[in-house]
Amino acid sequence: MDIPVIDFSRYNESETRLSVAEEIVRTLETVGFLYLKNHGIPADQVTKVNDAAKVYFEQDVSIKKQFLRPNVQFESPGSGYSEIGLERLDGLNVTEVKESFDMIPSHLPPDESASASVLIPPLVELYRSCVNLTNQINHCIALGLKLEDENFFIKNHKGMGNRDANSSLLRVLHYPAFDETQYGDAITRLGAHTDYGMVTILFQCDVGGLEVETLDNVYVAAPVIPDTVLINIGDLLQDWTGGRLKATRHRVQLQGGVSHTQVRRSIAFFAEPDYNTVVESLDPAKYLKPKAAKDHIFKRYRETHLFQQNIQILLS
Ligand SMILES: O=C(O)CCC(=O)C(=O)O
Ligand SMILES: [Fe+2]
Repeated sequence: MDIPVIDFSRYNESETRLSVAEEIVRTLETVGFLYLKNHGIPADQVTKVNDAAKVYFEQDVSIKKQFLRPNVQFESPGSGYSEIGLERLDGLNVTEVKESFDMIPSHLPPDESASASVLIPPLVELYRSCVNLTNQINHCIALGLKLEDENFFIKNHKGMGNRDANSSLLRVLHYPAFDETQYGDAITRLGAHTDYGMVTILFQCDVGGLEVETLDNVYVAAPVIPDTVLINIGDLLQDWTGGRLKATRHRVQLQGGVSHTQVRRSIAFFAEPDYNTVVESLDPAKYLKPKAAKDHIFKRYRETHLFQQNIQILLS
């Protein structure tokens, strides 16, 4: 199974827009992952985030911890740093050797928290471009699904950028090089998981390693392809389409060609519906219990951060 590369310049022409929308939907029904080329996000915006990330993550952990992401057991997701081992996507016992910085534009660090200042301007700029591309992809998905209202999904994502209304965030992930013995035996880079929400836009910087599960449960590599972005969908869009579109599992392992002596960085934009959205199957033949987008997203965050809860319990 190959992950197709789709030329998104066809979205800009009215004669070819529907055909690219249909191709995207067909791919999301089967593979669930696709590469977009000519996606409209300026390459220098991605380079600037990657360059700033190099500087940011080199800082001492104690400095990075000056602006921590809110504890998702008690608060809504927001901007800030997450240290190694906090997020565990595939069970509590496996340490994922990665750290990250999340950003929602309405929730920025206070001026005195200088540790993240290098990252914020390029992240804010790239966030804006990711919102534009998300709206275009959301348009394509509605067109390709032949929904009565081609703006259906766009209307459910109006709050992107505002933490009070929507949890869509831009995340920089940093997978450090490390000593074999440092974190014990039960380690990986990123545990197998599906994303939580609607659409994910992923930039793999220089070093690959992402693997995507096929319909027959075999993982295939999703290599770095220059000048493309990877698109996949999350649980909520799968539910919204009554299971027609696939929230495909993916992971980054240590073995398989990429060793832990190589630093890896990626940038992910997780587009999620507005908090007041109720997700109900759009397919009358596939009933699913309606769920509030906010409840689902918060539940997934709580489940993948149980380790954080345990730390809290031990400390209290
Ligand atoms: O680092 C990557 O390439 C993938 C990141 C990812 O899938 C996630 O954070 O949900
Ligand atoms: Fe993911």
